[in-house]
Amino acid sequence: MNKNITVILGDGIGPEVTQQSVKILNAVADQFGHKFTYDYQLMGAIAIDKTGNPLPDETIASCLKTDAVLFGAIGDPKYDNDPNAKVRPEQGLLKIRKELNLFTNIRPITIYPTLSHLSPLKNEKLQGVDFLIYRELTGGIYFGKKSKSEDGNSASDDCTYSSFEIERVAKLAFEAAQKRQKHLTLVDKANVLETSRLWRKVVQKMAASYPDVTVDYLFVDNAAMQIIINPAQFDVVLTENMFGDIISDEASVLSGSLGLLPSASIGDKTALFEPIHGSYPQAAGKDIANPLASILSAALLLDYFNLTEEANLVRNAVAWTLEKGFVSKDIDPVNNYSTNTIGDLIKDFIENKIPTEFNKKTMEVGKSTII
Ligand SMILES: NC(=O)C1=CN([C@@H]2O[C@H](COP(=O)(O)OP(=O)(O)OC[C@H]3O[C@@H](n4cnc5c(N)ncnc54)[C@H](O)[C@@H]3O)[C@@H](O)[C@H]2O)C=CC1
Ligand SMILES: CC(C)CC(=O)C(=O)O
Ligand SMILES: [Mg+2]
Repeated sequence: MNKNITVILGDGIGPEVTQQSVKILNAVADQFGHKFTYDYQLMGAIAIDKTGNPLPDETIASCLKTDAVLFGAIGDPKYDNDPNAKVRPEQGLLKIRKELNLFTNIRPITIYPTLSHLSPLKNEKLQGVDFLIYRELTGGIYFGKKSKSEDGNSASDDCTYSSFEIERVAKLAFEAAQKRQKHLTLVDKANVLETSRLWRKVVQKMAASYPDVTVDYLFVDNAAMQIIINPAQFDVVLTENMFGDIISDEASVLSGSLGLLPSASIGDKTALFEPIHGSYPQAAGKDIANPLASILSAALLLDYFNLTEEANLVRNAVAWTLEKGFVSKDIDPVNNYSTNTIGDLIKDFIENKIPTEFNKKTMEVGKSTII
């Protein structure tokens, strides 16, 4: 299979973790006889530094004509700490999501038994935890009109949703639930927010077309607690943009690290694959960041190309590193391996260079989420 992939390394740890994913994609291509061609493009603080624009036109053009986008992360403290900055790295990310109409962000929450000691939950509470967060990605408060008063003493961000925007992401979430445990939980704040009441109305109406799916409704404050005290109750969680952003970082503590969770963003143009974490500037250039969220995002990209065997091999390789203790500092602060070494070990595993008794049981993590 010949495929073009636009690669956006971005800022902070973005380059070092994404380079591991490219290494893995190349190993997969060699093993299975595929050809992946990469087009490297700029976005974020690095793009501002080089061009003055967080999302240059060339990046948009490449993303629109490619087969998939692999993205690292953007963000830099020099902008985070300047409330008056005129231009920000995050504007690039929000804009590419709009340009590609990436209205659905799928975030699989996976538990690795070998990491259960990192979870705040006891083992029995982690049994059966495996859920997907379907986060709406191109609407809501992140895209609303912003304003600041002249004296700088008040500010506002509008939150708007249309039925259409809710329906299209909800449809994908219902379909995912049909393929899984047939349970969908809508997370909202319908006791307070008008937009959330619209989400409930639309989802209640759609539920009639999916009689095999049980639908629950949870207020986001309660959901934030339920994710920690009883996460096994979730199968597919559907929610708006900001709530999904927050509860998915929260859910990562169940897995053991934010550095473990991948995501797929899909719409009606090119799909984009990225870790759920940000640019973790404190670790930039130190070769200590966990590359697994990025590598597992590359596995979702392979799923998207219908390369299921290849994607499962990558997930097996990841599970193998965790089982053998080839882990980064966030997983084991004492005995750990560098970002680059973990990438090399996963590459070796894919290339069958590691003699191992490791049980190559297929892990279908995320498999049915995007195809
Ligand atoms: N998709 C994106 O590009 C995102 C960008 N950001 C940006 O990233 C910058 C930093 O934001 P933060 O709030 O600190 O979030 P962050 O996700 O970059 O890091 C939060 C914490 O999570 C842990 N962590 C994250 N990724 C890790 C990895 N691969 N390996 C090990 N540990 C990891 C670290 O303890 C880190 O301090 C900001 O400029 C923010 O705007 C934040 C979230 C998403
Ligand atoms: C620019 C932010 C919305 C990025 C983020 O936190 C995310 O998408 O998870
Ligand atoms: Mg986030």
